Amino acid sequence: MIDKIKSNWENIITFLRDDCELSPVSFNTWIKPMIPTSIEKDSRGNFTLIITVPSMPFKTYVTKKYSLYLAVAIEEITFIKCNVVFKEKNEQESQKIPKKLIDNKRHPVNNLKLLSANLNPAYTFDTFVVGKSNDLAHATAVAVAESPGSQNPGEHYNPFFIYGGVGLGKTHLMHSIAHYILEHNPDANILYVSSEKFLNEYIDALKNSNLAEYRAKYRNVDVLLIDDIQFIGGKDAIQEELFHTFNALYEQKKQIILSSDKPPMELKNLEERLRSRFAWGVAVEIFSPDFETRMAILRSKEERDGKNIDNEVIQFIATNIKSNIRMLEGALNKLYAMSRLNKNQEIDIDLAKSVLKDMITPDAPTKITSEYIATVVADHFNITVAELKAKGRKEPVATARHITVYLCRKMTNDTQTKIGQFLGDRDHSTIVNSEDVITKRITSDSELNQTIETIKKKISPQ
Ligand SMILES: Nc1ncnc2c1ncn2[C@@H]1O[C@H](COP(=O)(O)OP(=O)(O)OP(=O)(O)O)[C@@H](O)[C@H]1O
Repeated sequence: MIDKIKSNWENIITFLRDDCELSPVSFNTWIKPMIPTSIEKDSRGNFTLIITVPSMPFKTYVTKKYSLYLAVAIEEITFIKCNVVFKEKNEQESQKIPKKLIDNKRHPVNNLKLLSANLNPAYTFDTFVVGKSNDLAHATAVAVAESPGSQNPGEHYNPFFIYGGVGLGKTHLMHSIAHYILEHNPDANILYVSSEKFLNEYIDALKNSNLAEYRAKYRNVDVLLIDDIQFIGGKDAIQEELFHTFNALYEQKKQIILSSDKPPMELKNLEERLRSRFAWGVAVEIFSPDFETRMAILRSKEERDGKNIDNEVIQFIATNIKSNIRMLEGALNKLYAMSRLNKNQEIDIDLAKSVLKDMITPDAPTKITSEYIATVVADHFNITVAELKAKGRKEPVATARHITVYLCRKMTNDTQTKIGQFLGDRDHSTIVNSEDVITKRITSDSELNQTIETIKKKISPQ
């Protein structure tokens, strides 16, 4: 029976992919790594298929998300009716390892090592709060940390690409991976840099004729982490340098971890050969945190800071600061500072309201309007709403305009005439055409599909 499932596995997962309309990224990240392993029969004659997956967080995620669909796909393709249970690879391996050894696997990392790798000691998995907005990114980060550089089928996380808005935890997650690797392999040679530093050191190296030293530094590491990679967009020489650095590391099976505000294929200022390489591994997005995650982050920070803040105050902050975790933390720090200044004044709701009033942004509109959609699309493409409304068909404005029309039609009740008036007095047929262009392309162009999904989530995060 297991042989039948194994021999039909490609067909099963293809069925699942189509049935669940999975994006290539989700398919490669979550489905490809699954290995059908064995089948068990219980006393009532029911069958359970055991599927091996790379890690514990992975198991938690796929159990919730795919076990039922997978059972359906197996029955459709093989006519075998079974439950699906996932087992992490390490669970099986760890059963063979004496407990003492497991406990000893984590080594404290010495501060010099942290300093030379440019790591923030506070940014670890232990301090990273996991919620709906970041569980995928977190689970993948753990999988990368457990098998850095692996290019085995099913564990292909190289490069690992994290993207999302400002202050949502990309840097924290990158550092967490690096900490984890060092804790399990203290000799690993790890280097974290901002893309700005990577660029500035390159310019210095050029000026001082020591490119060889620069290259030796970046090409002889086990793990290279470059933050905010979007900033090298439009800068040709450093892109060329990064291309060769990437190839050198990739060929040696060294792990590359990158972050950016957009997914690889949307980094339009980047050379195509870099963009496509960035998409070779896994790309995951971090979203704005939902209310529960915001509360948990504030509680976790408060605890680490040794404070005990009133629940009403924590709720007030979590309700009013929504889109940026750095700002959430900033709000608490501002309250601490104000309390200290006023002779340790109690932090209550009145103090919170008066101190934080400048940080509180007006709510995103509860009703989604065409104006709001245009603002989000323009922001996503780094253009202005005025450009969307203006004449002219230059890219990326033309695509952004088509997407705006498409989303206005999908997410509001506005008529084509009304959308046309709003978008620079365009006539009805132009708007119909824009909507058609996207409707046709979206089924065959997965990159466009992903862009639209990302923008939709920005418009309506929860
Ligand atoms: N899930 C989380 N749990 C706990 N703290 C978090 C979490 N996400 C972010 N933070 C904290 O929020 C702050 C901002 O996070 P970070 O610098 O990692 O964001 P970023 O996405 O890299 O931002 P930028 O785009 O500006 O580089 C940090 O202090 C980080 O520790």
